[in-house]
Amino acid sequence: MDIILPAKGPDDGSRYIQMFIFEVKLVRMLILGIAGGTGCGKTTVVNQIVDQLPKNEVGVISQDSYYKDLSHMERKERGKVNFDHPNSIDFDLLISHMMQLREGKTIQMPVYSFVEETRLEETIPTPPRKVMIVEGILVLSNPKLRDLFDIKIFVHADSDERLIRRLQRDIRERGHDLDKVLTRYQTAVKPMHEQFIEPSKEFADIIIPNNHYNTVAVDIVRTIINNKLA
Ligand SMILES: Nc1ncnc2c1ncn2[C@@H]1O[C@H](COP(=O)(O)OP(=O)(O)O)[C@@H](O)[C@H]1O
Ligand SMILES: O=c1ccn([C@@H]2O[C@H](COP(=O)(O)O)[C@@H](O)[C@H]2O)c(=O)[nH]1
Repeated sequence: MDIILPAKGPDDGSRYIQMFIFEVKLVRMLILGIAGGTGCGKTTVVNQIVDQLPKNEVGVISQDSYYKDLSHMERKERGKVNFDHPNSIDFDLLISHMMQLREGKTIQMPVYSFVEETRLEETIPTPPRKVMIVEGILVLSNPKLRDLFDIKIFVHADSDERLIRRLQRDIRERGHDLDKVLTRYQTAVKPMHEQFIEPSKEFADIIIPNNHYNTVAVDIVRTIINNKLA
């Protein structure tokens, strides 16, 4: 259908703008957003949920994959970036990818290296699934992204517990040393958590306490997903 609207231009009152409205078919999809501070256990919870579900029915998108490409910066400069501020994330790309998945399209998910602290050249072809899980520290803080979620979950663990887990993980898996983790925690992780992540908890439908492994909560979320898949 064409809609013709009269345009109010300074030079020509008789101009017309033509707008074409296309129908976009969305696939039926359940989208879960899972947020929570660093080290609260988001990745672990997602893995536990997905582990016992059919592989080709559930897809996972990590906000970490959408850190902005910093390959134009020197290695030393990249280390100074505040990776806990929303501006460090390419939310436009993440939102556009979620829309494409809802339209039934396969996306090219970026790959981020924590060791190199930048995006890599390769991408991962990621097809739409009946259930898509989007996890990351800031996924409930962005209103446009949040609006795409059918179920919003916040994983909670106390800050001392999260810091201990982060220390162990970053030294073991992300190539950081003790000093780097602690400095970053004080200068960026903690202040950004207080400014952006903790306040996003109010948007959650479900809060999972995760100071200890919470198998009951994981079972509940899996049941919700299984109902959708049935
Ligand atoms: N409930 C828990 N109890 C103890 N350790 C946990 C728990 N959940 C996760 N961990 C560990 O804490 C570290 C961070 O967990 P991870 O799932 O990567 O957190 P996030 O994705 O929220 O940053 C990992 O080494 C993981 O094995
Ligand atoms: O190059 C980077 C990019 C990010 N980080 C830190 O990662 C966490 C978010 O990941 P979680 O898996 O949720 O912990 C964030 O706090 C950043 O500070 C990094 O260390 N290096």
